[in-house]
Amino acid sequence: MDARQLKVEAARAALAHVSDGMRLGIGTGSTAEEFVRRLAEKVATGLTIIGVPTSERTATLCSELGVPLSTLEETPELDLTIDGADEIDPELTLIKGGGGALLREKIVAAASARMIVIADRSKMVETLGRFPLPIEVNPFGLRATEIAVAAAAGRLGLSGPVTLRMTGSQPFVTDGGHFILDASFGRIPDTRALSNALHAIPGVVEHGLFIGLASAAIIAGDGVQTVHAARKPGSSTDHDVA
Ligand SMILES: O=C[C@H](O)[C@H](O)[C@H](O)COP(=O)(O)O
Repeated sequence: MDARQLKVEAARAALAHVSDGMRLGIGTGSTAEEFVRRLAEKVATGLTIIGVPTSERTATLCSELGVPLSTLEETPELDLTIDGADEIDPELTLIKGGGGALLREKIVAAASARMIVIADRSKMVETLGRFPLPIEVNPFGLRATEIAVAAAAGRLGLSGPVTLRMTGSQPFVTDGGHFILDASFGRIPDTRALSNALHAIPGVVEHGLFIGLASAAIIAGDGVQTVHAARKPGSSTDHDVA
């Protein structure tokens, strides 16, 4: 089975968790798009849900396919979010933001009672960090923020290139009007410490570490497997104050 077929398998399995009347957060990326396509088929045959998209790209696809949409202003509490990820560790801590949608994705996931991640098995890792960590930053003071990010990482023993994401010759701009720094720190043994350190930098709007947000992951490989978070008792999310 090729990578796209695995994404389709995971997306299809996620549909089993969607029921009539649900308020649904809808993720961004190639795997989430496969979910939107399957969801649209169900909606066409009578499933009633209301979706809150995590990006303009997802909103456009939902509109094209007839998936009814709302906003977090109208529907601030959601039952379930289905989204992809760039990396997933055994505690279901994630790296997200490869498509630049991490800020809205995190806001939507945090407004949801549950988040289910859908992915092919290539996304599962023992320790996060092979995929560069996307960090969404305010364009104001970009160079100062880059230096602060590198310094904060250095205090945690992390180092590596921090590069501004580009689209052609221009910086990539997120739906929120921000830039993305991609931080190639390698293995991140303490995601909580890095999360706190990045949140303490004023120019950092949000980062792509999702800690304590995903309750399950549907992983397609040799068959489809549902992985539940192996969370330590009393552990917190990246929205808790350190
Ligand atoms: O910003 C994008 C999102 O976090 C995506 O969910 C993530 O990059 C995974 O995308 P894909 O399913 O295309 O690998």
